[in-house]
Amino acid sequence: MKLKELFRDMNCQIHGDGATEIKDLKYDSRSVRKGDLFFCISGFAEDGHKYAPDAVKKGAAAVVVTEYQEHIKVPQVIVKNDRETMALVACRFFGYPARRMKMIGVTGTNGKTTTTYMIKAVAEQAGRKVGLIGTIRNMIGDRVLHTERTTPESIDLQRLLKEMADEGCEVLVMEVSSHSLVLKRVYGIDFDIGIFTNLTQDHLDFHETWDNYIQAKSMLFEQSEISIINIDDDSAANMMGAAKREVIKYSVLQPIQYAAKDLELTHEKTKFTVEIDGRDLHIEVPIPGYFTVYNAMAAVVACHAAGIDSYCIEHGLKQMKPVAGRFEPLDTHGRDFSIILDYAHTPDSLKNALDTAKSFAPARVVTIFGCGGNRDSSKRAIMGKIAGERADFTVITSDNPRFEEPGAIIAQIEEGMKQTGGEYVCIENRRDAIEYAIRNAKKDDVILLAGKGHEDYQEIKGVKHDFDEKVVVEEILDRMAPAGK
Ligand SMILES: CC(=O)N[C@H]1[C@@H](OP(=O)(O)OP(=O)(O)OC[C@H]2O[C@@H](n3ccc(=O)[nH]c3=O)[C@H](O)[C@@H]2O)O[C@H](CO)[C@@H](O)[C@@H]1O[C@H](C)C(=O)N[C@@H](C)C(=O)N[C@H](CCC(=O)O)C(=O)O
Ligand SMILES: Nc1ncnc2c1ncn2[C@@H]1O[C@H](COP(=O)(O)OP(=O)(O)OP(=O)(O)O)[C@@H](O)[C@H]1O
Ligand SMILES: N[C@H](CCC[C@H](N)C(=O)O)C(=O)O
Ligand SMILES: [Mg+2]
Repeated sequence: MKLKELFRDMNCQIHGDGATEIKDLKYDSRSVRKGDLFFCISGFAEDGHKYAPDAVKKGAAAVVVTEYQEHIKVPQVIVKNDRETMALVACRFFGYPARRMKMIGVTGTNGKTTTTYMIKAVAEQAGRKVGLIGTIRNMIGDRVLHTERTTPESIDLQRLLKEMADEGCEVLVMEVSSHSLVLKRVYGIDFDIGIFTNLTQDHLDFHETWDNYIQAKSMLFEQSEISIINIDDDSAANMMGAAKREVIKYSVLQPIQYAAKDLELTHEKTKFTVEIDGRDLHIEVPIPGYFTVYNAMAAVVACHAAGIDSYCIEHGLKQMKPVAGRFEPLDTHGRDFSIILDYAHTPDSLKNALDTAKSFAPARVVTIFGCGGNRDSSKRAIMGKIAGERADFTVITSDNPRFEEPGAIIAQIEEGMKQTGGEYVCIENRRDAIEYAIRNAKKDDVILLAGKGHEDYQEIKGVKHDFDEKVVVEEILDRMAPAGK
């Protein structure tokens, strides 16, 4: 595509030959190839303009800048908003792939991944081919694609959407993180359906204030035809206020049109009924927890709004597989205690996961958790307090310390724990912490491994070390005497 076609009708100035042919789009100089258009992004850590000469050396055919660059000899496009323009150009370059699919975006602090998997299961039950984009992996039908981000950068996202649409995906369900909304990764996409799960504390390192965080999440509804909102959440009004067009509300607590009733929660599944078009749907999902009612309600209402019939909604949810690392029971090979692998890494999700474990645990609930480094540090003491108040015993350990000292993170968690009188021990090495909990497990204990869920690594000082909690647990159990010995 020619440079001038890519930027047609956009607020920009093209310096140089507008007929320059563009082969591909790039935002990172390290991956530039001959014929690419390189976007210079002013980031938090780096200024992409610094890398323009390098990109040109590698063959960039043109660059996009916010200020004219004196020594650059290829055509330059001067724009006002770098990330917004990059997203719009990416939509155009890849041929607006989102327009070819039913686009469903899910935002909220907790429950995004789980809700997307529920929607995928239902849509597949209805015979639709589904593309899924999110934290654990991206998927085209059953085909798994690796991902590094919950919501990819705009160019990567549009490339992926094109691949999905080309492969025949009819429904696209994706997590839309608050980072992605602020950083315009999904800018230019018209979502058919936007879903709001909930809003509780997280990511204040990035958003700085609670108001900014609310504002970020609400952006999804400015670009959604139908906004599906959990009105039991305190921030629901903000989301509805931003809604572009139709709002559909759901609730578990209030008697509105789409409300869950007759809840039955067991250690294996969640059941409830919800009236759709005058008929009670009997929903059953193989994931435990009160919060699962909310995720399933979001999925039910979204699938109904997407035109999927009640039979497929019921059956799709009933036969879905548990989501990796989301309240996932691990095999203890006949031992008399149980282990649950969970991704709770926020105060609210830890509270929910512990309450759920306690609601069916015949004996103690023992939790093992830490907090990620270079992320919201104000949640650490709160999570310590939550564990101290709810768990019968806690092993405070390390999560992904990234560039922070794990000991310092643990000390911040301990501050909250100390306010409660809860019993705990600190073991920095996560493998040792898990081993400690397992070796000291008593009959009927429920051990909740929180925070890392599906992750198969531990990130320490920029290096991702192999650390798959399922494998770690297997290794520990292997070294122990078998059940009954
Ligand atoms: C806070 C945040 O999201 N930052 C993202 C942002 O980084 P940034 O603006 O600081 O970029 P930068 O490092 O300053 O670089 C500026 C520009 O120079 C370019 N560059 C840099 C170096 C070089 O040699 N050449 C070059 O061209 C970079 O590619 C970039 O375009 O833009 C980068 C390029 O797209 C992202 O990689 C980066 O994600 C970072 C690594 C990250 O960790 N993000 C996390 C927090 C995140 O997005 N998480 C959410 C999940 C949240 C949830 O699930 O709740 C997600 O959606 O994944
Ligand atoms: N609706 C919910 N409300 C509160 N907690 C939840 C909810 N759904 C799931 N959880 C808890 O949060 C954890 C993470 O769930 P999930 O991965 O679905 O959320 P997410 O929003 O995708 O998280 P992330 O922002 O990390 O991608 C689960 O393991 C569970 O402990
Ligand atoms: N999407 C979340 C993942 C956190 C997972 C947890 N294990 C951690 O590293 O803090 C984030 O980027 O904040
Ligand atoms: Mg997620």
